[in-house]
Formats: sequence, structure tokens, C-alpha cells
Amino acid sequence: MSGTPAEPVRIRVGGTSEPYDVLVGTGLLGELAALIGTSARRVAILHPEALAATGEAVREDLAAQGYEAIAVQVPNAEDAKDVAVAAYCWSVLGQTGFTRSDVIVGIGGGATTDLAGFVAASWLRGVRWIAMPTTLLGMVDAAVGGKTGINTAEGKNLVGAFHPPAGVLADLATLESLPRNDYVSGLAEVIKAGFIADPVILDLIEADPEAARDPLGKDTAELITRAIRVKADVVSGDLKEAGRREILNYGHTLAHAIEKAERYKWRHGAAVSVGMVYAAELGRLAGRLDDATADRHRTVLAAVGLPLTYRGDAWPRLLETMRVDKKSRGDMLRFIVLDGLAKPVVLEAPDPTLLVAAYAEVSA
Ligand SMILES: NC(=O)c1ccc[n+]([C@@H]2O[C@H](COP(=O)([O-])OP(=O)(O)OC[C@H]3O[C@@H](n4cnc5c(N)ncnc54)[C@H](O)[C@@H]3O)[C@@H](O)[C@H]2O)c1
Ligand SMILES: O=C(O)C(=O)C[C@@H](O)[C@H](O)[C@H](O)COP(=O)(O)O
Ligand SMILES: [Zn+2]
Repeated sequence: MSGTPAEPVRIRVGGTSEPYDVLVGTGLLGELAALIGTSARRVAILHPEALAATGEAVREDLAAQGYEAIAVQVPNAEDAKDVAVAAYCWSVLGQTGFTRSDVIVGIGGGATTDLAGFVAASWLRGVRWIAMPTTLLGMVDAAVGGKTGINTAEGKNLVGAFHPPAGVLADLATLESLPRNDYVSGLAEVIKAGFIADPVILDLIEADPEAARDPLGKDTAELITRAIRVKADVVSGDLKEAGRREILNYGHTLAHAIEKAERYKWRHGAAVSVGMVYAAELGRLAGRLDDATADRHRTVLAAVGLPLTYRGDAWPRLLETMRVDKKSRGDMLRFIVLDGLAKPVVLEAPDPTLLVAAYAEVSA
């Protein structure tokens, strides 16, 4: 892969009693056994249907090293983040005699690693787990930071736990089989990292949007490592989202409501893209964000092919869903907006007319 460093880049994530590393590179399977360690006897490899061959290859590799390794296939994408799928995983672990010294490996996109982490957090009240993200979004965001969870009928990620992994192996070669639409969806979280903390990300994408859309592009490794550093820095200071971690939720208040309205058939990154345009408009209307930075959201997101609008008639339902967003306190809605580039702040209880006016700006 062009732009890929020969040696893996190692990014430390702290803020927990057991700091861990995110390794970014190629050919990282060889690192897995060392992370699993010698006290584990059994390893459960959770993978989506789309990665059945990869799951089996990892299983064979671990079995050859003496582990009792089992591959556990789960549905693709958001269908995996369901309590019935978690229950299926619990029953497999129970039947395998999985103990507290055993290890779960989640290999797949963010949906798979969110589920795998949640199963690890809940099984025997917590076993070790390792994330092997295979989507751009998983590498730069979902696999890092220990937020794990599943959806419920009422909304996105409403059940979960903070349960950091023992390590993250982000093998860039896995991105080559990812459908382009999924790769581009992951760029929304990369762009989010640019707006909230590292504007060089935006400069790189604007200078060559076609390269940004290409897993083999010249800037890919730099974009990925920059976005991971933003996430690692934030979660290292605030694992349980007592404060600053909320900035990682930029664009997500509306995004999660859109995902629910679409019955989770929109990709998360696409919804985050619309959600960031909305948050930018809200910031602008609240008198916080300058016009140029608000407009920049539309230009950079459109340049890589991400959506900017959503159905106008959906507003009442979206507003209702936003009320159960995890940032809400009682009846008070809270949003992350920008006071300027890389200056995220919390906007509490915005005037309802501002919410409607901002939605008019993203209505299709
Ligand atoms: N925990 C967190 O901090 C956090 C952060 C951001 C997002 N998320 C969650 O992540 C999820 C979205 O993750 P995503 O965008 O990675 O989507 P995803 O996990 O749904 O994966 C998208 C599709 O790609 C397939 N796939 C995965 N890797 C592949 C590969 N290498 N080749 C071919 N197909 C592959 C999957 O099976 C799926 O069908 C959402 O549920 C979101 O809420 C969590
Ligand atoms: O890690 C975080 O914190 C984030 O908010 C990152 C988001 O990109 C991610 O989608 C997260 O799962 C959203 O969390 P939630 O608490 O709003 O469900
Ligand atoms: Zn997200």
C-alpha cells in the first residue's frame, strides 16, 4: 500500500489501569498471539458473514499455536448489534466453557467490534478482548476507546459498557476488499477528527479528495494515523465520557436519529456526515461558528462523496429520537458545536427555533 510505513505505527491509549496500543500497518496477524498471551486457553473469534474466510484463517493460525480457537459468525453490519446476537454469542461461550482467562477477538467493522467488546464486557462480568478492525471507520474510531454496545428498538447504542480492548491491530491490507461506499463512509469520522481537533486532516483531503477516497491513496496511512491520534488523545483523558470525550460525538446527535429512522440501513458514517452539516449550521445560527468554517463542512464532505441532506418531513421523528441521546440531561438537549475550527464546545438547550432553522439547511 502506497504511503504505508514498513514498520507498524504504534499509538498508545491510556486513561485506564491497563494502557494498550493501536498498531497500524500491514501483516499484523503475527502480533495477535502475543496480545492474547499465554494464560488464555480458549479464543473466540467473532467475525461478520462477509469475513468468513478471514475469520477461519485467524482461527487456523491460533489453533496451530495451541489455542482452542473457535470462529463465531455474526450478521453483517448493524444486524449484529442486537441483543439476540449477543445472546447467541453468550451461549457459544457457555458451551465452550469460556473462562475469565480466555480471550475474545473481534475482527470486522465497527458493528462487529462494538458487539465483540460488549460480549467481552458482559461475559463473566468482563473478559479480555482484542479488536482487529477491517474498515476505515473501525480503525480510526470504533475499535479505539472502549465504547462497546448494541442497539435497542428505541435507539442506537443504548445498551453497552466502557470496556477497553487489550490491543488493536489495524491491518491496512484488509481495507482492499472493503466496498468503496463503506470506505467513504469511514471518511466521515476522519473528517470529524479534522474539524474537532486536527485541521491538517482537512487540508490533506481538500488537496486531493480522490486520493482520500482510495484505500491505496498516497495520504491513506497519514489520514488514518492522524485520526487515531485524535481519538487516542481524547479517550486517554476521559475514558468514561465525563467531559471532553463528548467532542467525539460531533454530528452524532442527529446522525443516530437518522440511523434509527432508516432502520439502520444507512451506514453510520453517512449519517454522521449529515449530522456534522447540521451541527455546523446550529453553531453558525447560535452565533458561534464563522461562515467559512460552516461552509467548509459541505465542501469537504461533498468532495469525497458523502451526503449533506436528509428528508425534510422526518424532522418531528428525528427530534423525538434525539431526546434519548446519551448527551441529554433530563429534558435538556445538548449538542457538540464548534466555536471555530478545532474548538468544540457543548451547546446546551438551544432555542427550539434554532433547531428547526438548522434542520431547514440540511432538508432535502
Ligand atoms: N465504539 C465506538 O467508539 C464507535 C465509533 C464509531 C462508530 N461505531 C459504530 O461502528 C459501526 C459502523 O462501523 P463500520 O462503518 O465499520 O460498518 P460495519 O461494521 O457495519 O461494516 C460495514 C460492512 O462491511 C463489511 N466488512 C467489514 N470489513 C470488511 C472488509 N475488510 N472487506 C469487505 N467487507 C467488510 C461488514 O461485514 C459490513 O457488512 C456503527 O454501529 C457505529 O455505531 C462505534
Ligand atoms: O468514542 C466516542 O466517544 C464517540 O462518540 C465516537 C463516535 O464516533 C461513535 O459513533 C460512538 O459509538 C457514539 O457513541 P454514543 O455514546 O453516542 O453511542
Ligand atoms: Zn461515530
